[in-house]
Amino acid sequence: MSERCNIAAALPRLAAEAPDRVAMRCPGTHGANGLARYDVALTYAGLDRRSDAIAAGLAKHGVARGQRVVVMVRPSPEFFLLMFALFKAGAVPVLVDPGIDKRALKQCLDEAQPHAFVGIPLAMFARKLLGWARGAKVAVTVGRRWAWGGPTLAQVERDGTGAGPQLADTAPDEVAAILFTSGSTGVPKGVVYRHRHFVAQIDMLRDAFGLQPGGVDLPTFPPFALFDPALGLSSIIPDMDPTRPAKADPRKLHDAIARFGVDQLFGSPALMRVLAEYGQPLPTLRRVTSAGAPVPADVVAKMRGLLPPEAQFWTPYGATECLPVAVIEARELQSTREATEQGAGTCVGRPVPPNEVRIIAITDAPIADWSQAQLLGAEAIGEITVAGPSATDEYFARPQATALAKIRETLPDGRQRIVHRMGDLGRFDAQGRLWFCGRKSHRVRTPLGNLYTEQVEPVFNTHPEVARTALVGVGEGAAQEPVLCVEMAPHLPQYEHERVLAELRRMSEGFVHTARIRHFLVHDGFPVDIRHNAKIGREQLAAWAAKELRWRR
Ligand SMILES: Nc1ncnc2c1ncn2[C@@H]1O[C@H](COP(=O)(O)OP(=O)(O)OP(=O)(O)O)[C@@H](O)[C@H]1O
Repeated sequence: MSERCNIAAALPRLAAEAPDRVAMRCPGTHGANGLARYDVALTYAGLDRRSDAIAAGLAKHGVARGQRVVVMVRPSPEFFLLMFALFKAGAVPVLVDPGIDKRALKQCLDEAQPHAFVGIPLAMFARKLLGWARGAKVAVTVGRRWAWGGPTLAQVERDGTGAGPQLADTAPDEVAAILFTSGSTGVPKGVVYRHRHFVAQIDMLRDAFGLQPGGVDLPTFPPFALFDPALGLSSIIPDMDPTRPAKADPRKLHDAIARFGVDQLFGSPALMRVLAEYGQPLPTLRRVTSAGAPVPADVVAKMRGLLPPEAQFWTPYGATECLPVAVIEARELQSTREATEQGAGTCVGRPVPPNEVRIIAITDAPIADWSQAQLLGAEAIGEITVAGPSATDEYFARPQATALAKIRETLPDGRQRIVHRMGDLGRFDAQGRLWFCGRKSHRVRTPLGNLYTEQVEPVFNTHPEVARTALVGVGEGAAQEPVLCVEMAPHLPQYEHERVLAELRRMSEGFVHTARIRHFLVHDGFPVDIRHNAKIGREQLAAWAAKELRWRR
């Protein structure tokens, strides 16, 4: 019998094949040397059996198929158990990044209109205090319950024990989860994942990266850990705050990698920088994947030097709405560095099969039907669109955002599909590789044409005394003035700033597009997103730059 369209369907099979294989290992208690003992583990047999019990227990406590359940639980056995129990039950987990702005968080939680709320005591307490998701009828505490009602997850599990295997007969189109974006360009949006999206994503990741059951993964970015059980991998949950990757202790990461023979690592560019700067070899790793934002070229070069020669370092391109879109391996990425530093954009590689990636003319308006989109050829910069099995088709309760990001397309055989607009700009080169040029909302519209952040900033970022730069537009409509905000290297004395700015001005003369920048402003420290510490808050910077320019005039 073919497996159901549900990523939890792999669990009973894997539990039968390799019952004692570790599905997840967590830091647990700490030894005198400050290192985690990793004494908390969950096997595949345990994950399958206990998630069955929790699924059955949740049904007894009034959580049914199709109902939304907010999950605010840290990476732990409970998180895996709960998520797979919800998938088995056909209930719909809602995940919001706990690191986001508190007001945005409340808005997301209210907007999701959940039927149930499952959280660690801190989340339950915050819910009471801040009135999150007031309408939720069921509240389950993961850990010790205090003054709020409802059962604990342990009670739910006990109440469902003995009920036998659980697996809802979910249809491919049924909603599987709602995952909120990190909101770097506004309030986060809830992306509706259907079961077929997850199933396709697993297949695409397995094929793109050659993942084999039995591998040992160190997923430093929590939602991605969830793919591991569906792929038959063992997850080692690192001893770090997943919302602060730049603050991770490299000694602890190395300890976990060496102890468990980790062969695969997943992390944000901020975490890669931590390992790259620590500079110790990583001999067991065979595959490193870094996603979410561009990985700086110096980090790629340093990481490659620390990995065994046969290891691969992948940087996938994608978004919460559609992942993976394209991938590139570090060797090829390094060969494109020069072009990037001359203003070509960042190469993000070739589309992952079976994605169909097409570039369309830039517009901020909705496009209802593909026949209204203007398809562009190689080398032309436009908005990146994706049609494929992991491209999601709507945002939860946000018809306007959905209209701006989705296009209906009728294929020659009469079938219809939804094309996702990435909100990113890019182009294809003659070899069929995709180049990322920046976000659509961050383009600077000048009377002489557009300027694109990823074609401008890498040119100036090569200056050794510059930490990073951000291009923003000041002014309205198509009459914006481009301004380059500059964050100087941390220890550069202030009296050197004018000299560096003069050098940047001279550098700008080197290329036609950068020569159009007249304003260069020093900024103390850019606002960045909390998840990756990498995405620059250009909206905020633009407002700051406008004020600075007014003041100077
Ligand atoms: N390899 C990559 N290189 C460059 N940029 C990338 C890469 N991978 C992802 N990105 C950027 O990250 C974006 C996706 O991020 P994510 O889905 O976390 O939401 P967000 O964009 O931060 O939030 P929101 O959509 O709410 O503003 C992509 O659209 C792209 O701009």
